[in-house]
Amino acid sequence: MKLARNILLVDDEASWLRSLAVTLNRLVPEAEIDTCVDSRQVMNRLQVGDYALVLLDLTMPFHSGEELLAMIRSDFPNTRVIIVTGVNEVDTAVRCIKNGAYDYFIKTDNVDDLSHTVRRALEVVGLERNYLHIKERFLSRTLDHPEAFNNILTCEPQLLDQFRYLEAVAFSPEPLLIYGQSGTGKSEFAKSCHQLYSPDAPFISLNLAGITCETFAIKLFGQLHHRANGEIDAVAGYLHQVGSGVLYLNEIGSLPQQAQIQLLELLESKKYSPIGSEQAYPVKCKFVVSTQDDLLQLNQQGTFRSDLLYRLRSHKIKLPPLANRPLDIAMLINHFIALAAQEMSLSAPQQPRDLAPKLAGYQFPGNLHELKGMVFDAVSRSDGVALNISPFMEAINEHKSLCSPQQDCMVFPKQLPTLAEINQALIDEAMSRTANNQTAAAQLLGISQSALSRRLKG
Ligand SMILES: Nc1ncnc2c1ncn2[C@@H]1O[C@H](COP(=O)(O)OP(=O)(O)OP(=O)(O)O)[C@@H](O)[C@H]1O
Repeated sequence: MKLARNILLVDDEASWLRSLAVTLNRLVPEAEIDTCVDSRQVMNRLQVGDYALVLLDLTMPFHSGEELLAMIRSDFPNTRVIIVTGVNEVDTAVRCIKNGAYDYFIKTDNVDDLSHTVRRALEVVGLERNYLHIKERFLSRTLDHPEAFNNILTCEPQLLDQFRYLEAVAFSPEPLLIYGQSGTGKSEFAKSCHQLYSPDAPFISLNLAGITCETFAIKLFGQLHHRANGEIDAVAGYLHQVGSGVLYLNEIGSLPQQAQIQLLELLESKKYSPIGSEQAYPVKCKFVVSTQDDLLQLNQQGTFRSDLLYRLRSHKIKLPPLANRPLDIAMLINHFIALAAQEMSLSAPQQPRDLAPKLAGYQFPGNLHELKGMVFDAVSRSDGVALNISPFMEAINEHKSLCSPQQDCMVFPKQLPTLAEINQALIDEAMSRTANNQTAAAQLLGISQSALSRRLKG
């Protein structure tokens, strides 16, 4: 179930039907419009096509509009009906609304008003359908499409919950917002959303870090160049290329303010025009956006618009840092070993049993990017039997050595000192910190003053 956009126009006057279809195609380009001149066929058509909305005439041979309204409301409660008729009678209008019509229009009414109502009704049906779908999916403990998550290895319950959530909201026409530090798997989740939403349509990704407003507009909308000889060069934008697929906008927090307005307008109107053109095209894709930043904080600092923030965060997923996924480390190391061995055409070395526990306290500031890099390095240095763990230890020590002294981390040089050397270094440090006061230095070292004195003499 995706964006609700299918409309059935019902009227026994074929010429009116044609002109209404043309008008609505122009004013509500995102809608997909079918027509039906025979009132006897309406219920069959609804049975086979998933219509969000029916625009219904009242006076027709065989079944009147009022009869059909009652049947549609009873058999297809998720389909809305708008009456569009020549009958200008208040009583009839009131009766139709009471019997469940979404709205009532006279054929001579302004078509702009009708098109606004049609768009609003489509939104209402879309929201209702989404809500039902999300509720159903989220209450289920199993996944309908586990294959969509094949590239995301995890046994962490918090991430498995996110799978179920993504499956529930992937079909919603609202955007999906993914929060997470760099390397926590945001783009993998965006690809899973694509697998669920429209695996046969394109997946296009755009990184917004450092993008200008002009580049954003050209990339998304495309551009028409009018040449001096009158010819036109058209450059298709991502919205055209992606069609009904998924457009993944990474680093949304970096989007310049003016471009934020353009994106908001796009999400609201679901229409766009290429630069240099007046022609409006419907937006059919699903937007997935991601960020490492706290958008609420950016909003409080005045760099991210509230209206866009609220529009973007109707469905959101927060991915935990790798350091908070201890159950996954060993499995991910094995996965990356296999990948690295395949890429380098080497035989896959064995992961030492004590490697994952050794990494347990490590913070992985680069998350999976970092773990993957370490494993690739380790595989390239291995003999094909046991994994060489020195890249892990080096990375851990390197990171520790970057810690500032006030973070109180103990840093060992690459070549470990002997115990005697460490003893001497500790005594020297304690004496220096206490200005050679042996009693205070002994206290720092946790030994008696006489013991310290003996060591100093020895
Ligand atoms: N659960 C996972 N299982 C296996 N591989 C994963 C998993 N999560 C991420 N990866 C891999 O780790 C790397 C980093 O993941 P990804 O690019 O999705 O992170 P990201 O959060 O989008 O990063 P960035 O913010 O830098 O764009 C990729 O090579 C990805 O394929």
